[in-house]
Amino acid sequence: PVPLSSVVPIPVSATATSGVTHTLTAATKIYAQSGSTPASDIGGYLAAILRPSTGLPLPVVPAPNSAPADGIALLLTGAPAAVGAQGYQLDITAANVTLRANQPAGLFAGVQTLRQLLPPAVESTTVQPGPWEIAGGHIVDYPRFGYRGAMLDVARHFFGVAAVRRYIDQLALYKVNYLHLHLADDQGWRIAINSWPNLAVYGGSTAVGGGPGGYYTQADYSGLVAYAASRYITIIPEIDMPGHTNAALASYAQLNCNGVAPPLYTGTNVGFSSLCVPLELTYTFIDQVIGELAALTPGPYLHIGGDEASSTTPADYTTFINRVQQIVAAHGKTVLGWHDVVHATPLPSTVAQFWGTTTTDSAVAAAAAAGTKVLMSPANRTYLDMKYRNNTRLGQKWAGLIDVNQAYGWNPGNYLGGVGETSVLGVEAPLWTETIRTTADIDFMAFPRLPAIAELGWSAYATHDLTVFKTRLGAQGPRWRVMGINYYHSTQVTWP
Ligand SMILES: CC1=[NH+][C@H]2[C@@H](O1)O[C@H](CO)[C@@H](O)[C@@H]2O
Repeated sequence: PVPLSSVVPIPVSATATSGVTHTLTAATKIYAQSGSTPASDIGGYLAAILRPSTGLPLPVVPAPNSAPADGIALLLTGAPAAVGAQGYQLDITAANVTLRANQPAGLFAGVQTLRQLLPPAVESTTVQPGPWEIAGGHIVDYPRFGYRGAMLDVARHFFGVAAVRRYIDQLALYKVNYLHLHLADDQGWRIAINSWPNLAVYGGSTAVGGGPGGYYTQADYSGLVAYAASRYITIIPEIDMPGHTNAALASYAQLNCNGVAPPLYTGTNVGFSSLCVPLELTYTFIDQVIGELAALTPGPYLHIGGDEASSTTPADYTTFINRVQQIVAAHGKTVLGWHDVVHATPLPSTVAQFWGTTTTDSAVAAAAAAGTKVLMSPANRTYLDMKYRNNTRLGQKWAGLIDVNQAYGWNPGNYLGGVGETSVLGVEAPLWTETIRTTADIDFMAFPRLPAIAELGWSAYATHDLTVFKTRLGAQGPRWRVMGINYYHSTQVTWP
């Protein structure tokens, strides 16, 4: 069986019981906390993974009041308070597998660990020979940071619902719990807004390189929100502004200070566009866009971008960001922005997403000292669009080359001067898509680096060990092959 120590992210504590193995059989039942629809749904999710590969019936049934003596139990009772809302306790004996959590999200996280303790063949969609053995042991696990995210830029190149669902399923395996969708930029507007229909229809009609573009209907977007939620992932929509707005400005001439709509843009330059700050219509536009988006987004965050506003004067930038934060708050959402927003006046609840390549930033440090939370996305550590090596076909290298050592070899809790553990909300790995066009491209750039960022977000820093991590990461390779994930065989990792 797969050793307890192989899991990514590595659990806070895992003690193997030598000589003990639990084997799934035709008699195995999945017991879900009685009376809990989420627990039952998670049981169904687990069964949907295990049934095709094991060929076992694995019925999902309500758990009896006392812990079941056999099978796999998913319980919302008896978990230690220390595991919090996202953690779990997993006990594996010869007789049964008992997963306990305080909240359904914890059960879902524990199911990912359980999944990884089964042979990689368990990920197959066709029946594989067993035996289906799980190493005996005791795991108590919970995340270091509450926010462990990934960002997908669907503006430079558009990715349809199927591609995003696929990425969501991959993120779930590594306990990522936020997916930030970069929905609008110079090259494309990707979400239908009923009060401004041209944004998607015209502003979403192309992409980098002049391709056909595309956009999500509001039903598509709501479907993604629901699918992500079923994997305990919260969607965060981003409308980047005031810069990165050519698609919107091209869609409505009246949004432009000069009343003239620029042409659609299919290149990859940045910093040339700006919403018209002095124009009152701009804020009507933003209020209506944010209003529709907020109504479709159950999650707490709405990302307003704020990066690279080179065509907006500093004074206008401050005026704009300060006003837009109020609009977002009026719609009941908490503002997330690229860390440039600290040059305006961040609301106390506004989160600054650090994307710099330095380990010092005095403005961000000052904001943190004043209480601003920071989401760590240093571009030279977490940007999945960076090339692995100079000869990597895909990606860019403005922030430097990032292979596994670089992606894993840092501590989010003390990376940025003046931004200590209590100021760090968590980590996020952005994948910008100027050069990324297919799911195979997403796979190649996200794997194996995304699991490194996911581990930095979940695991205690006391467990941080590059050599041990790379052994565990390598052991994920056979699983990715079974899952059809087109991963980069980093030369820094030994791949079994
Ligand atoms: C926050 C941020 N703004 C820029 C920067 O990151 O680099 C990305 C490419 O790596 C680019 O796509 C993006 O528009």
